[in-house]
Amino acid sequence: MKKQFENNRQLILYFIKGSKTYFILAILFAAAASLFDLINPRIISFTVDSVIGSKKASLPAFFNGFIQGVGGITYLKSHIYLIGVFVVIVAIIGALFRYLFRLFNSKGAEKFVKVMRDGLFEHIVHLPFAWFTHNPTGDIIQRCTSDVETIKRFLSEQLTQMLRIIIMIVLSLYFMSTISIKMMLAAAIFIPIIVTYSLFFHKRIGATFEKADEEEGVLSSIAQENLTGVRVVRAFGRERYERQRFEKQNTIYTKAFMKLDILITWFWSIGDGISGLQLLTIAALGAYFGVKGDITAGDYIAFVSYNTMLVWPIRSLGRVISDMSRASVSIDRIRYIMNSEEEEDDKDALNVDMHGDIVFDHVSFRYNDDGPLVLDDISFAIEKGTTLGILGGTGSGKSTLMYLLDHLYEVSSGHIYINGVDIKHINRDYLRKNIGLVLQEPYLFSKSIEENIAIGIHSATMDDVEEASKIASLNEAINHFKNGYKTSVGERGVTLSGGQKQRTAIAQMVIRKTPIMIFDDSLSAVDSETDMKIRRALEENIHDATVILISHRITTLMQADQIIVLNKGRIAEVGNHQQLRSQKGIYRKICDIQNIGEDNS
Ligand SMILES: Nc1ncnc2c1ncn2[C@@H]1O[C@H](COP(=O)(O)OP(=O)(O)OP(=O)(O)O)[C@@H](O)[C@H]1O
Repeated sequence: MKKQFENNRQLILYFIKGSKTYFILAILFAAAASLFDLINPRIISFTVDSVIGSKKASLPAFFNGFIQGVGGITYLKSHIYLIGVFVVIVAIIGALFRYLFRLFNSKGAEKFVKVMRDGLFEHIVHLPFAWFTHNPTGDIIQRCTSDVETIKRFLSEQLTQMLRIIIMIVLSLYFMSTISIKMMLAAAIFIPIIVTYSLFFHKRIGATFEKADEEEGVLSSIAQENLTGVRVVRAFGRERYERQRFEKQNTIYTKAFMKLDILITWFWSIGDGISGLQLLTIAALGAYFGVKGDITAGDYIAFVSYNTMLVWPIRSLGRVISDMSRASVSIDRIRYIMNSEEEEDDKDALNVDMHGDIVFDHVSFRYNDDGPLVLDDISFAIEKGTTLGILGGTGSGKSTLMYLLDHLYEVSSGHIYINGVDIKHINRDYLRKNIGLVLQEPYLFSKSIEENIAIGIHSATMDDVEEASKIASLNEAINHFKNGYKTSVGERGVTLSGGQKQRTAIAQMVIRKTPIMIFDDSLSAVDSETDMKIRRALEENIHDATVILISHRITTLMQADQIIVLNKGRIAEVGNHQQLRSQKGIYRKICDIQNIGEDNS
């Protein structure tokens, strides 16, 4: 089993591997920038008190050494512009460090989300088929885009900022304490107040954001369904209904975000109030101590500057805490995907010869543990190289049977064997590569017809593509297209007719020459004549493959070596066409409906 992330910290540490150095550099430059930001108020207080005024300077040793180096205070009094130059130099160095901090911070965040996106995609493609039926596509996309973006914003704007803020608070308080301990304590008292009220909002913002994020997922799903199902929407004139559905969800989503905005507005307004109060308290206290003679005018200016500098990090600390709630919700949502278990093969999974008999041995299956039995005690065998036909009403479990053979789901009970080996012990990738499955509604990529037919087979030549499309009776249609095989298939193949799409999918399978071929109602969109032509071409060209034909059309199935009739998940009849035609059962009834008389056989 792959790594499980018990908490958000583990997930962050997992994805931060490639970007750690960037973040460390960002933090170092943030610390350096903060230090340089805090030097200027000290220079100004020194200038006011000791250069313009006559107070004896009490400066740190390196500062004193520097002043002596440029000619001492007396020299500075007559060359006061030097202090201006020094202030500018300090500001430039501070700005340079800030630039480097932002640069490494952004690089780190971009790298982090790239690794996260890659990791997510890699994980998602290995998730079991069943996972996708439980998780709407729109919601998955929203988690991989919007939630990843929230995390990126948090990392690039907040996480390193938080460390910068802490550094700034510690340094500001230290510089303040060198001026007046009492005033420093008065300024510091506001820090726990702001942190406490931020934590108070943290939970509420988190819960509201989670709700808003979920609503966004539902909205994305509706949009995604409508875009991919645009034909159905138009065909059934469902535009109005779908628009209303979208508008309703959009209203819910907007309300959820408005609630969040109101909460954030309250959070900021209260924060602004507390910060204003702090500034006022320090300005008043400073004036009081100044009048009393406890601090000088220079100290007062410096202190007020430090306090202004302190207000920003304290306010940001509040913001980081509130944003942390949003980010942790997003991380949680991504953790859900990363903790979903991938399909995993046995360590000693086999690559058996797939040119062998297929046996279903008392197979039963239900999609959900508490759901109904979709397949009930199915047993049959297909001899290698023969053709099996499957007939059955809608919902009788025909497709499910094939999904089980392709190991897309685990059987609930029983076994499926290929060449004597339970498919549980066959390497999934290998198994699926060797089973060609053409679905009734094939999926084509928005590439050219040629690329779609040869998809995944790098060695395929144009001759191979043409040969496959001939067998699939597709070549004539393609030759009528202006760009031939280079014709681009629109997204999901909407520029092709249903029959052309099905035949493209058949060509896709034929070119692979898989030992097992399944046609799941995949000739339904072609006329009976083309259906026959394709089957004949397949018979002539694919000699040793085991073929499974699922169809509602007796003419498609009647040549099969063996036919099973499925009814409500159970095998109702087995035999060849003649045998089944002569029994008074479902098969015969369908033959009669489709006007298949004895002489057709
Ligand atoms: N992902 C799923 N979750 C739960 N039930 C499902 C799922 N997919 C199919 N079913 C149910 O399983 C039963 C068999 O479905 P299946 O698609 O295998 O039938 P089918 O014989 O291929 O039908 P059709 O001829 O209409 O394609 C149906 O009752 C269907 O509702």
